[in-house]
Amino acid sequence: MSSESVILLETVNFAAEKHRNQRRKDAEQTPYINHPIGVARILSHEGGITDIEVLQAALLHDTVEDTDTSIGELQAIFGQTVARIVQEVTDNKALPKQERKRQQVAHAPHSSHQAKLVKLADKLYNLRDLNRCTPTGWSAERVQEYFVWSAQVVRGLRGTNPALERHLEELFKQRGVEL
Ligand SMILES: Nc1nc2c(ncn2[C@@H]2O[C@H](COP(=O)(O)OP(=O)(O)O)[C@@H](OP(=O)(O)OP(=O)(O)O)[C@H]2O)c(=O)[nH]1
Ligand SMILES: [Mn+2]
Repeated sequence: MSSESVILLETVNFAAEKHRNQRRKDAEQTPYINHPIGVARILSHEGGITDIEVLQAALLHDTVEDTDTSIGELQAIFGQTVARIVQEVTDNKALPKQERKRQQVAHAPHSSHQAKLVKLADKLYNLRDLNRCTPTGWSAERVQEYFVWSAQVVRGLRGTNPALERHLEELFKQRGVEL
């Protein structure tokens, strides 16, 4: 087996252990790990991305935000580049939600190419997931607001990956949201 396959298995196993007790917000309570795996898979399968550090960062992208994982832990195990990409896509949970959302829009254009790729795939996965089913307790208005806000973030990520941006543009168009 190639060394890159070994590295990816180590990474997905780490993410699975960290997200072990978490579920998505859908009625079926899908295991949370389906999301990071799906984000990495979008990058590889649809985005044509072969940069292993980007694929690792995709697998790990919600570990610091949503589990007890620290950036230092990621750096020690997976190296500086992977840790830096995850850091770039991690919201500051100490801030109120509205401010976090505002900062994602503001920071998107200034992030690295690698972080922009992960953010594009994260948004693409989540918007597809919203089309698949509505999270428990979400109104139609809240779903639409997520599309509108995501478009503001994606605007700052353009010029990064044509395939992913085409898919996102189509989803926004279906909702009548201007990109
Ligand atoms: N569409 C969808 N999203 C779900 C589901 N379960 C969990 N999520 C997560 O919820 C987040 C979006 O919900 P919000 O209410 O906007 O954010 P919050 O989790 O911070 O409260 C996303 O976090 P994120 O990946 O960190 O992205 P971001 O939106 O914070 O950038 C997404 O991954 C689900 O069943 N469907
Ligand atoms: Mn995510």
